[in-house]
Amino acid sequence: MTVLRLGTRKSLMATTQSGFIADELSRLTGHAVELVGVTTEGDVSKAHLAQMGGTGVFVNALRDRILSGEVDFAVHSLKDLPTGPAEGIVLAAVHRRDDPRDALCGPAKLADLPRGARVGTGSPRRVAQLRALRADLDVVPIRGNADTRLRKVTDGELDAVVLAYAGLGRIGRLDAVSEIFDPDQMLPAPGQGALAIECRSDRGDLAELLGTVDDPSTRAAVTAERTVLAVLEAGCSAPVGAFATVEDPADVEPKLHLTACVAALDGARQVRLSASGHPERAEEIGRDLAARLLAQGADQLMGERRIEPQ
Ligand SMILES: NCc1[nH]cc(CCC(=O)O)c1CC(=O)O
Repeated sequence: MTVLRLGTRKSLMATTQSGFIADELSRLTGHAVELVGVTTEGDVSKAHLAQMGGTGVFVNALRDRILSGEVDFAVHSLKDLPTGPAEGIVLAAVHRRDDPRDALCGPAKLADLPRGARVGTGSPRRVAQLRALRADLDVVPIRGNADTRLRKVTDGELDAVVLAYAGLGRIGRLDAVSEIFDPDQMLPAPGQGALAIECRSDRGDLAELLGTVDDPSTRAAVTAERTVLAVLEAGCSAPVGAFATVEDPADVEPKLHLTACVAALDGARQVRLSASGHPERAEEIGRDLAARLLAQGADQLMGERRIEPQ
């Protein structure tokens, strides 16, 4: 039995999600999986990370190790994957999604925070939707991993921060959550809460083996969500939310429901639309919805990208 080498970043969130997929694969295929720690430039230098444009750095470093044959595969937060294809790399599996919602971490629910409360987030999508919920908030741009962000609340620098519920679960910090946002209030980022498993596209045998942890419903849902992002030519730094679910009743045709929004950073204007269809048409559903968003002025709203605390 071959030992599969799983390349992973060394952060707690990365090793937890890699370890989880390693266990799932061992259980289902009988293969041993060895975690191989990879240090990326983004891990070494914060300055470098800002310069090189965020999480793409981590994804690219792991992809390089896959292409060179140093490791066999990698696990990424799907939300951090660029929407375009990567030369020589295949998305071998999309694991069944964890809770996709955003969570408020602080001493109280959003409605109970004081007027003008300081709420930290680095994501324009969260900024726009937070301001739509509470126009009086002082939304503060922040960086760093989830632990660093949570510490800003304990230190009193901020009243609260918004983070992905799934990520908080992976680092064992659900204790910090004061409210989970319903997607009606705050649409998650495309792919949020789902894990992507990538390997070399010329290793069909391996891709097939990794495919044992693929969940077709999650794959269809995130395909629809990410197609919206791709058509809008937006990245993870755009004020775009998208969330799809697949209803798969035994007796009738399965159905994919997709909702997406584009919001101005001041939270005052937002376009939010929904569509449904067969999961096999996920890409088409995403493309059509993006076209409708654009027809309603999405590109103009996305143009206003600067975070200006008010
Ligand atoms: N942008 C970083 C990132 N990438 C994935 C997650 C959380 C886990 C997930 O969505 O799968 C996070 C942290 C966050 O947004 O709070």
